[in-house]
Amino acid sequence: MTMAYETMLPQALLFLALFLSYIALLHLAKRSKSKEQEQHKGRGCLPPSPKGLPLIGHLHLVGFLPHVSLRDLTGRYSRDGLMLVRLGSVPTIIVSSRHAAEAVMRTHDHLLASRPPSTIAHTLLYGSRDVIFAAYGDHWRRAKKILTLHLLTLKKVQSYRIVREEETCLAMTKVSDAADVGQAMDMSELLYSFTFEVMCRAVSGRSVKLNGTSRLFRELLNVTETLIGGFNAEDYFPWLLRIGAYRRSVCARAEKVRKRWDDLLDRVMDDDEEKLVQQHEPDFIEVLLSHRHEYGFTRDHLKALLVDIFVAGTDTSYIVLEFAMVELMRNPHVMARLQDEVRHGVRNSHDMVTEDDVMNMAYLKAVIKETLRLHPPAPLLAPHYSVTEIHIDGYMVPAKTPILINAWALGRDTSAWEDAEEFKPERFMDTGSEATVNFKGSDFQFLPFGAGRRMCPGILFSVSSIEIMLANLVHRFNWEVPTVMGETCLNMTEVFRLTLRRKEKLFLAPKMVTV
Ligand code: HEM
Repeated sequence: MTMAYETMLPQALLFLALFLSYIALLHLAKRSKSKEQEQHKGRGCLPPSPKGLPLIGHLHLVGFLPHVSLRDLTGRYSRDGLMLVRLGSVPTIIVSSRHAAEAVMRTHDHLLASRPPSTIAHTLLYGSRDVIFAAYGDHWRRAKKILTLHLLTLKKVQSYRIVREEETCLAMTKVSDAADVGQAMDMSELLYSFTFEVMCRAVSGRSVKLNGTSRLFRELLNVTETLIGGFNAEDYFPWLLRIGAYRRSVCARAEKVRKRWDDLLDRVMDDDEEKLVQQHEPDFIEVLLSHRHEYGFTRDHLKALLVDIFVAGTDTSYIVLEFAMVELMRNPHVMARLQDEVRHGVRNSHDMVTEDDVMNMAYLKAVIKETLRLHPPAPLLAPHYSVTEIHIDGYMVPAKTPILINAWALGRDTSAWEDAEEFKPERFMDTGSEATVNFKGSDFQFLPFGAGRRMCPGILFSVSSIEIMLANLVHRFNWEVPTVMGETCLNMTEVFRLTLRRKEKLFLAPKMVTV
């Protein structure tokens, strides 16, 4: 008995302390809310908001899959898809309806097209001298122009056709080898290597497989994603940066990674500078070097652009390819229809599918669209930021407020899509319910690449790689999910960092078929 009291007493004290803290927090929350309302009196009301806690605001409601929790919260607290949450001490607008997305990315785009400041990105990207994290303004305009006018044009993307076809062919050799020995293969590795190699060859004109930099590039991409996409307390509590020691430690972490990028990109750029005099189709680095003075860019600016291209362009395309294969395995009737289209659409059936063949494959394109609808690699896009106060449907969005557009929620909105949770590529076919809907930024229920000024410039580049690879994967192979203890299982658990991906690697077993 005595023992029981002895162990219960500290617990009771702890409970009392927690209870008292809770009462104090509620009181503080009430005060901070009325203070916020007071500040905005006469300027229109803020969008609706769930009950938050002092200090952390709504952080505790967000969790590890923010696109899911924010969709659910918006459904509960807002009627028009606009909600305000406080992430730590930072008020943030959440957009989850087609109408609100259009207001943000079309009607008020010019005032909401900036990015929230980030100390990590600022240090890592040479003072945010890239495109993705650059504030809306002159530098961003010039940097985006160089990408859209010189690097990612239709002509330039077409010039990399040979790279895509060669890399697809190499990947198919690996698949054939696995089929020959009847082994399941690590599809995540196969698909990541493919998108990464295509990117490396487009950027530097050569494969990095052989010269040993491949591992370093991949490691740096991983470290960069963890650094930018991880939990950085100063993004939610910016006042922490006023503490000198804290600020220094944040900058030191980012500087360490930047120095590693610096060494690597210097080496790659030096090699490329020597090539400038030779006659051949110039790679990204050569194009950037040759236009550098016209755009007023330093060598550091070019390095920031290159980091962007690797970070934005590699993972995203790989994620789409992996989810496309997963959905095809989960929906055998879709796989069968796709295989039928591809196998009948190839001019020389014994060879690889070429980019000419792919052009006429409507169902393949529909499968890719459907994958992007259900699994946008950047479910919250990249955060937008208001440069001035604006009003949407009577709600005020104060100046300097981050805005998250929930593209994942838009793609699954039951008021915009029939059977929203189902994988049905048919919806995008000529006779389908969404035949005219596209991801080019004018259909605000479908925004995997964003819309407006900040829209992704890499659509053509990524889609052409995804199409050729996916078509070849289903052309001469049937696929099976390996069994674990007699059961087939495709784990759909996801992890959110900078992008949203499957937690577990995808293993599939190929079987060669004669077509
Ligand atoms: C399936 C592949 C891809 C997806 C789903 C994707 C998605 C996105 C998204 C959602 C944004 C942010 C849009 C916004 O803020 O509203 C973005 C921005 C960007 N993407 Fe992509 N992307 C892909 C491939 C690529 C590729 C291949 C490249 C380059 C080669 C690229 C370069 C960029 C750049 C530079 C930006 C920043 C644009 C700006 O801030 O103005 N992306 N992308």
